[in-house]
Amino acid sequence: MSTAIDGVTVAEDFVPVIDLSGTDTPEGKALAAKAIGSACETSGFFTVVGHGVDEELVDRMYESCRAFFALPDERKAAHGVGPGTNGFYAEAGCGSKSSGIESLPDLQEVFAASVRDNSAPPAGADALTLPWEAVNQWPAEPADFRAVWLEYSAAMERLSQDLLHLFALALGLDEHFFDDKTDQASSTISANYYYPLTEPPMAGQLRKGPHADWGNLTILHQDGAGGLQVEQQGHGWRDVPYTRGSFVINIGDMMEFWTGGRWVSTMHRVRNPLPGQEGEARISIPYFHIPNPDATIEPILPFSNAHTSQRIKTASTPAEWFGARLAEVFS
Ligand SMILES: O=C(O)CCC(=O)C(=O)O
Ligand SMILES: [Fe+2]
Repeated sequence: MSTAIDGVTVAEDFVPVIDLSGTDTPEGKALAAKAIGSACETSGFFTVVGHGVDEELVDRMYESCRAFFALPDERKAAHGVGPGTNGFYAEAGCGSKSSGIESLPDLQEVFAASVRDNSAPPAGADALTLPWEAVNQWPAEPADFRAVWLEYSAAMERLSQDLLHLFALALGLDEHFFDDKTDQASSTISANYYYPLTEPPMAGQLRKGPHADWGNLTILHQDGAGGLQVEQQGHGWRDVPYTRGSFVINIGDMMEFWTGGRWVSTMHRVRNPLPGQEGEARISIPYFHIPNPDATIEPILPFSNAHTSQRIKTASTPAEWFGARLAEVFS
């Protein structure tokens, strides 16, 4: 089934809602794993409810992001990304570039941090410094920003482990297959701020250009404004439905490769607001799960021809993988 809103179709059938609340029993786990496996083979996207993440924590995370993005530009820029740092940036366009697509700058601002929260950058840090080795440029205001981000990051680490247990079951592996490959937190969290549009965008310019995520899996919280779209063969771009209190999960390029191409890392983007809604801002908060930097990532399943991706070039470790992607983006 799909519904249309002003020419935009919503992909209810392509992005299923999966309830994790019954996964404390082996039967419940098996059911959820089956649903996850089937979604990952077709769309690479699904929505989870019953995930156990405290809604009040999500609300505080949004409040801290809203307060930061409301600061004057120069105060935000003071926490800008630089050599060896994670922090604020505006109008990146990097997502598309990493997928080999040249595009106009995204209509957004971003604050990104590594869950490792290193106290200093490595010696010789530059633009190619890996995100988990970089130091976070925490803003001084709002005062609880760093504390809330770290609390949220712990909740995402826990949920990612629950999901990886279900992923392993869905792939017919031991439930703990991913544990020793993902026990050194290396993930990143971003807040995407899509500001109100005060003038019409340039032709082809989007809130976020088409791209696939680089890492293992992404756990995204979106607010009710909507606009996240997935590309579905034969259907074009379709809106990911918004379900209150849910997270949208998608597979990144690394997991596509890890599963021998059986699971798909799907192109997605954020469309511009519909007519009459240009004044509405939107915030989304993706957590990009990255395995241990030195974990060997090689296809668990025989490589399937069905989804052989141009984006996936070679087996490697996350450190090599991200190094190569950063080099492409900054070339
Ligand atoms: O804002 C969204 O809904 C999607 C964001 C996204 O795809 C990303 O940050 O990689
Ligand atoms: Fe993305």
